[in-house]
Amino acid sequence: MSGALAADDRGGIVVDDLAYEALVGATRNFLDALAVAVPDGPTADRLTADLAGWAGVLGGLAAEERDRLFGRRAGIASYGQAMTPAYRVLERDDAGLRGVARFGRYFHGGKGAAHGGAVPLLFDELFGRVINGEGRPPARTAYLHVDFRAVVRLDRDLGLRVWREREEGRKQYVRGEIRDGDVVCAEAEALFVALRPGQP
Ligand SMILES: CCCCCCCC/C=C\CCCCCCCC(=O)SCCNC(=O)CCNC(=O)[C@H](O)C(C)(C)COP(=O)(O)OP(=O)(O)OC[C@H]1O[C@@H](n2cnc3c(N)ncnc32)[C@H](O)[C@@H]1OP(=O)(O)O
Repeated sequence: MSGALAADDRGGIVVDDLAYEALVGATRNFLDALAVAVPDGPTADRLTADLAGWAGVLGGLAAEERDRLFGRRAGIASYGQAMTPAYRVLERDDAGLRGVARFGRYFHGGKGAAHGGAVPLLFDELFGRVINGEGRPPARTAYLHVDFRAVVRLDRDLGLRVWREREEGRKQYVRGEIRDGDVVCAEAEALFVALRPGQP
């Protein structure tokens, strides 16, 4: 197991990384299924009630931002979040990262291709991971430019590459690309600005 068990403030046991990765994976599978399903009325009612029940359970387990797991587990797929298309970091250092991504059916735009908003979402996530590296002050996206070169197909393993381009004081420029085999599907460039102390 990649994560140590730890007692939380309530005296309970915090879920380990492997179990949390499985939970987020199950959430992604659910969203993919929801996106293509045409439920009948009773099924929709049953699901709505089940989801409301789980929202209540999880609501009772809410934590402060710094203590949350969603998007904060570096060792697991997509840092343990389901908000962006799924990805996995294969190599990472201060200069950038390489990885693989998969756009599930939840991220469908039309005619089998990914939604145009999901592509910048993934870039912003990956850029944020690279820019907000260890020992660096937090930085926010000032602009994000995306060129859509070819449609991003769903349910395929895509190659990811993100790299720091240059730095000018608080300004950090970063670039990235998403490839389907040899085809560049999207290229992006962004400016991140390091926050001053006390800046929200
Ligand atoms: C996320 C931070 C926390 C990290 C926590 C770490 C743990 C988790 C780790 C990893 C998580 C990964 C999750 C993904 C996260 C991805 C990041 C986001 O999506 S952030 C949300 C979207 N972005 C905003 O909401 C920004 C809103 N805008 C602002 O807050 C300000 O405008 C800000 C900070 C960007 C700049 O404002 P100023 O007041 O600090 O600085 P000024 O003086 O305006 O600009 C500084 C320099 O930058 C240039 N600049 C600013 N904006 C520009 C622009 N749009 N285009 C060109 N230049 C720009 C200016 O011209 C200036 O340049 P000259 O120093 O004069 O050379």
